[in-house]
Amino acid sequence: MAPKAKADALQQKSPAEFFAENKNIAGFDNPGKCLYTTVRELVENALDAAESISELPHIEITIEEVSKARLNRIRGVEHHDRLDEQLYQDFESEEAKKKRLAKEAKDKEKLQKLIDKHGEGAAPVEAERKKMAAAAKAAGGAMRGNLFYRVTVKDNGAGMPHRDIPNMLGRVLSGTKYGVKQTRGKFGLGAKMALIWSKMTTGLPFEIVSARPGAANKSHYVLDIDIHRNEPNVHKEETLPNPGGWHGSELGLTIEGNWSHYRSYIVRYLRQIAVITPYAAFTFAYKAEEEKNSLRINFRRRTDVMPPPPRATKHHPSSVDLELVKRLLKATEAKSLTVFLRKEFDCVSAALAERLVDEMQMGVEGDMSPRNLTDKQVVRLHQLLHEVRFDDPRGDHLSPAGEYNLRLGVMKEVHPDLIATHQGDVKVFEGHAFIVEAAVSVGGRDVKSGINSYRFANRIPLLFEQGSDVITKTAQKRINWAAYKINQAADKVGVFVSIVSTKIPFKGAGKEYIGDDVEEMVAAVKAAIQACCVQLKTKIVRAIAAREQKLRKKNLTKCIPDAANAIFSVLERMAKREAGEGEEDPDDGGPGGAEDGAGGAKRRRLAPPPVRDDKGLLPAVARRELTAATLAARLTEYVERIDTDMALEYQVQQGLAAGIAKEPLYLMPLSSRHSHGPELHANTCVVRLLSGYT
Ligand SMILES: Nc1ncnc2c1ncn2[C@@H]1O[C@H](COP(=O)(O)OP(=O)(O)OP(=O)(O)O)[C@@H](O)[C@H]1O
Repeated sequence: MAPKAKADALQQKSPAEFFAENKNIAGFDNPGKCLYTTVRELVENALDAAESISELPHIEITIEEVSKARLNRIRGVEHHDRLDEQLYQDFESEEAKKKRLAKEAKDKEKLQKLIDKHGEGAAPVEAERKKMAAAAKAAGGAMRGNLFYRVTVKDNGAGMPHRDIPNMLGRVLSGTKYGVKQTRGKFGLGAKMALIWSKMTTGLPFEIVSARPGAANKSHYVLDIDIHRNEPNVHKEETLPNPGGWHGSELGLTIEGNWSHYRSYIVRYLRQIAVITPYAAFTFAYKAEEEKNSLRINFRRRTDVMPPPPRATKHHPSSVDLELVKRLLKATEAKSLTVFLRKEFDCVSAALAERLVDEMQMGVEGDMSPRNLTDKQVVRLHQLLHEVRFDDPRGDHLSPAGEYNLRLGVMKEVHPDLIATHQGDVKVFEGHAFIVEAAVSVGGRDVKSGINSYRFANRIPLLFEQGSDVITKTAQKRINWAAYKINQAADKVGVFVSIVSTKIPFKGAGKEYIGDDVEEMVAAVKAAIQACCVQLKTKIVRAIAAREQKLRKKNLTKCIPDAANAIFSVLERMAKREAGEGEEDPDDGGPGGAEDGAGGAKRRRLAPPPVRDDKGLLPAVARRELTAATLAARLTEYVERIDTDMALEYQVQQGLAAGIAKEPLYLMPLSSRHSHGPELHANTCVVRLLSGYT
């Protein structure tokens, strides 16, 4: 028989090898994304560590540029002058150089034409200059390629036990967060992926300093990972004195990355984590080789109110699979099956445990040892756990950010014009409790027009795969924004949704988005956003009314001079007539009446009736005590003082029925051509011109 081809030979891979070859599963796609994910994994570990001991987190993040020359010095690689330039990627051939120069000349010519047409400093000229600069930068960037960075994250958390550090940080799929508990970390993978990436690109190890609260010493490790064996490889291990009683961890790695391409993601991530964690302080420093390219951002702590830490809970019976049941049966300390059911599962009382045992039949007794169950009995138990109706998990072990924190976070980072928040009830998916919280904001800083969704899962911001996520899809497609007086296209709407659970249905180990296929989650996300929208609608309606009122006031104020003059001239003429100085109106025909055209019939015109002037206005006008200016001043005062809406409401409620709201005003027509006009409707009153004088 021919020897087996080498390609067919059976091989095994360690988990570390698998993840090294499939880095993208864990969010390590390309150098830029690797830099982002490294920061993210270390920051989330830092937050978990501080919250686990109820310490207000203080996280310091540093990314320091490391030039190739410096990296080589660190690695002890000597500098070599190039012997054969043409071998190198950045070599520019004569032909390429010619092309580049031709393009540069063409661009210059185009720019000059624009300057001639629009003048130096004009918008099109500046736009073209910007375009040219960006193209030059991109070409330079492509030439420079990726750079190297030292990433350090320091926290004030729980630290790590000295002897566990190598396994925690040097063995893939090892961690302390596998329990049924809401944590940012879950897979025991993130920090090791960063280490694998550093090993693959710079070959430099992980450096860790860590101290537990109250520890007299701190641990110092330098280690990397044996990828083939998935084992930590410790280069240095020591304990150092800890006189100041510091506790926490400082983790540092040197990796390849691309700051210029992923800078915006890193800054956005930090900004969003500051939104959802307003009780944490973050300091971020990007240290470039050239100081002018450095960046420093501080996200200050805005509250000392920290959500109560999440608690570990027991497995809910409907959430367990067959393998897990077997594992629990093997690991339990319970001596009897009824105690096992009661102790290992959530929502199982002693009485229910007995009923479950009775229901199992197949010769199962309550006092038998859980380890003695046969394979068939285990299968029966697993089936039963999925068939019986158990109470839903209560969710009191979860730790949502809380409406207060969410609102504070959004307000401090976004400064919206309007905001509403809502926390939904505990819901259940596959036996795991979850809570959805939402904030919807309108207006604010750095928010584009339209629906902007901000997603958080177990208080981690999710920045990638936006389009496929349950939150984005729900915000974009399942909410009728117009029904809440929100313009989906024009308004700057921020939709912040945070889901916390002991199991977030992430798609992939990169924890980048939550699938849109979990019905319970879709419904809960929609309900939370809608609840915010209902609150916002009230605020928006009120804001629209206030805006309209302001406009009304402005319009009324504009009319005051004309209205005052018009009223005054009428009063003035009436006063003159009262004093017997009135001019005869040629159309009036005199007091004795006049002929009425067409029919030739004589019709007496009515003499102007005596004017009722209870308030003594006309003498005041005659004495020049009441002038157009007085009227204007009074009207201005009135418009200023009266909240017109309230006044109307007041009048309607108080006066209309009693007749107080009706004020007769008598205006003398200047000629017979003045006829009775229609009703004039204003927002605060209705003016109706009536015929007949009394
Ligand atoms: N800054 C830290 N402080 C204390 N413990 C830490 C810190 N960083 C990591 N650890 C410990 O190391 C373990 C492994 O971390 P790692 O990032 O590899 O995975 P994880 O956080 O458990 O899960 P995930 O892969 O989902 O992030 C953690 O479970 C935690 O116990």
